Amino acid sequence: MIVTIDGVAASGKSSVSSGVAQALGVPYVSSGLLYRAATLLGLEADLDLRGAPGLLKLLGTHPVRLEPLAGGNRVWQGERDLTDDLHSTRVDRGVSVVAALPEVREWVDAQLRALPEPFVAEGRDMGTNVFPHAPHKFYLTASARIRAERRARERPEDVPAIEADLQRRDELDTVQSAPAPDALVIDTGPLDLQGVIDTILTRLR
Ligand SMILES: Nc1ncnc2c1ncn2[C@@H]1O[C@H](COP(=O)(O)OP(=O)(O)O)[C@@H](O)[C@H]1O
Ligand SMILES: Nc1ccn([C@H]2C[C@H](O)[C@@H](COP(=O)(O)OP(=O)(O)O)O2)c(=O)n1
Repeated sequence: MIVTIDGVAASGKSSVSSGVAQALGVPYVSSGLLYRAATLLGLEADLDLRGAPGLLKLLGTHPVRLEPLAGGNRVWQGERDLTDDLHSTRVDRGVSVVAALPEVREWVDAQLRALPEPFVAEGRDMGTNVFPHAPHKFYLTASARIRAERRARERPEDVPAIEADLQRRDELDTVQSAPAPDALVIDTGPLDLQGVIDTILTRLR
């Protein structure tokens, strides 16, 4: 069984997915981390992030592996744990360009489709493109200001700067971010984290 939780940047996808997955006793899968890993490695190698061939060559010679756990996902490149370097402002700013490359999307999708069920998958296109046959689909939204206020607790920048970056990324990510027609759309603005998790668990039960 696969549950998909998609949504816009900083809408609560990974926190909510982790809570839902723990309640169900299954792992969750954070697809965005693979796009972030491709971006980090491209930046470290000083590659042009718009160039798929260079990035794919790098990912082919230094394979990246997603480790889905209920409490939090980790991303490995060989023995190196990349996870703690994936949420910098530098990666935030580059990742939409990398996620727009069809070749990189294929690289991510192949890894996700190879994972053993059951799991909760979160990202942008889990319910539309990667797992269209999933029986339970959710889509999280909230205003850019609310999302920026939440994220300001985890980033050095102030709320207006984060809000501007989120709006820019919303625009760049629009193509792959449409909700699945059969997804339940949840406005997380008026809800706390547990409220969102409970809404989903109630639907699942
Ligand atoms: N409904 C909510 N109410 C309050 N804070 C939330 C809510 N959902 C998420 N958060 C907080 O917002 C931040 C971004 O959430 P996160 O799960 O990282 O989002 P995403 O995976 O969509 O980027 C985190 O600090 C998280 O704890
Ligand atoms: N399934 C996915 C997941 C993420 N992406 C892209 C879009 C986002 O800008 C980046 C990072 O996504 P991630 O979910 O890790 O982070 P945010 O919630 O957007 O802050 O990757 C995507 O295109 N498709």
